[in-house]
Amino acid sequence: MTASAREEIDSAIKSNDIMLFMKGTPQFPQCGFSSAVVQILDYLGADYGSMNVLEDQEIRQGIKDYSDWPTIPQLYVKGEFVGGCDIIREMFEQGELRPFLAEKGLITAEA
Ligand SMILES: N[C@@H](CCC(=O)N[C@@H](CS)C(=O)NCC(=O)O)C(=O)O
Repeated sequence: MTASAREEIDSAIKSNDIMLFMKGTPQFPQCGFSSAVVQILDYLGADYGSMNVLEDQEIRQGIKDYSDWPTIPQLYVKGEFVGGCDIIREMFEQGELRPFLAEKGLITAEA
């Protein structure tokens, strides 16, 4: 990973309590997996930062190296890698995602 990619990723993760590395933007996701995570975060009323990895191949590869995770999307919460689409969807469906984010003061505990 290039030093500039690492710096950009570090900075995005540090400055956003919830940070989503995705394909496309929340308004215009360009992959169904990214879209699914956006829909879940929006449903929960989460405030999150996002980065479109399709705009920068160094970030697209860099985030995989950074997290040691082979795919996009990738969700970070308070500096910790939480997972990709399958993990986020599973946490949501099991009713675990709202309390996970609420305990960190990032969303309300109730809808
Ligand atoms: N099972 C994955 C699905 C995501 C996925 O397979 N992403 C692929 C296709 S969008 C990917 O990022 N491939 C590498 C790449 O496009 O750089 C998850 O839980 O997030």
